[in-house]
Amino acid sequence: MLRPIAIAPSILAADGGDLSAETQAAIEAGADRIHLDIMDGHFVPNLSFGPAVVAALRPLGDIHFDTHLMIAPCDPFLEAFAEAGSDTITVHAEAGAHLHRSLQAIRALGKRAGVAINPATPAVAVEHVLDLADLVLCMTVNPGFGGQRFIAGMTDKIAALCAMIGDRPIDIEVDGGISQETAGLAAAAGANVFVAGSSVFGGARDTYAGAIAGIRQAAEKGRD
Ligand SMILES: O=C(CO)[C@@H](O)[C@H](O)COP(=O)(O)O
Ligand SMILES: [Fe+2]
Repeated sequence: MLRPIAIAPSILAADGGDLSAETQAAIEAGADRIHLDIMDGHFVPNLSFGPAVVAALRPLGDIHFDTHLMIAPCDPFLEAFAEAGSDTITVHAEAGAHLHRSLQAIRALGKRAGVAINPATPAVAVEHVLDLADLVLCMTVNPGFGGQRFIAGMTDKIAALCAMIGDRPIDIEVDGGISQETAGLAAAAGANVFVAGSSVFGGARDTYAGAIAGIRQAAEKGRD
């Protein structure tokens, strides 16, 4: 099954003092989705921002907001991120004992439900929740920080997820160290949504369009 390619710049790597302009610039540069990394200093050893920031960015356009929750517990905050304007809400399989219930809750809020797995978590961890998932996120770095190196061994897991998901209409997203150099490897293994933080926002604003186009091109080429 050939899923549509989407590039999702992560604003974690953007200028935090100017997030509206940065998000606007990414939209104008051809982003398909905006990736919003939510960190709690507990599930991951870093802090980022909360639903108020997501809500503040929402009026910028109707672009898909892809919210990646790196928080535990996650259930008490699902409604706030839904109300803030997330389109997809992704929770980690490792973040709590009741992943099935969390995905049900996201769907009940009328949002697309995503499930993420850390590098050490096997693909089989999501097997019994696929009927409740619209997106599976395979972390290609350990979550918590931008600017890390893509873990090459994750391509086997992406391929395993792809085989497990089969023809279901579920996005296969990769997140961490995605660039023009690595997007092709992930695409060849079956990924179709590419989160990119530092490889988009690491340069000046007038380079964002070229960076997004380059990642898209690398992903398309990786599928050949
Ligand atoms: O979820 C995370 C990190 O935990 C990511 O979304 C990063 O923000 C991606 O940044 P780069 O690796 O692309 O710089
Ligand atoms: Fe992320």
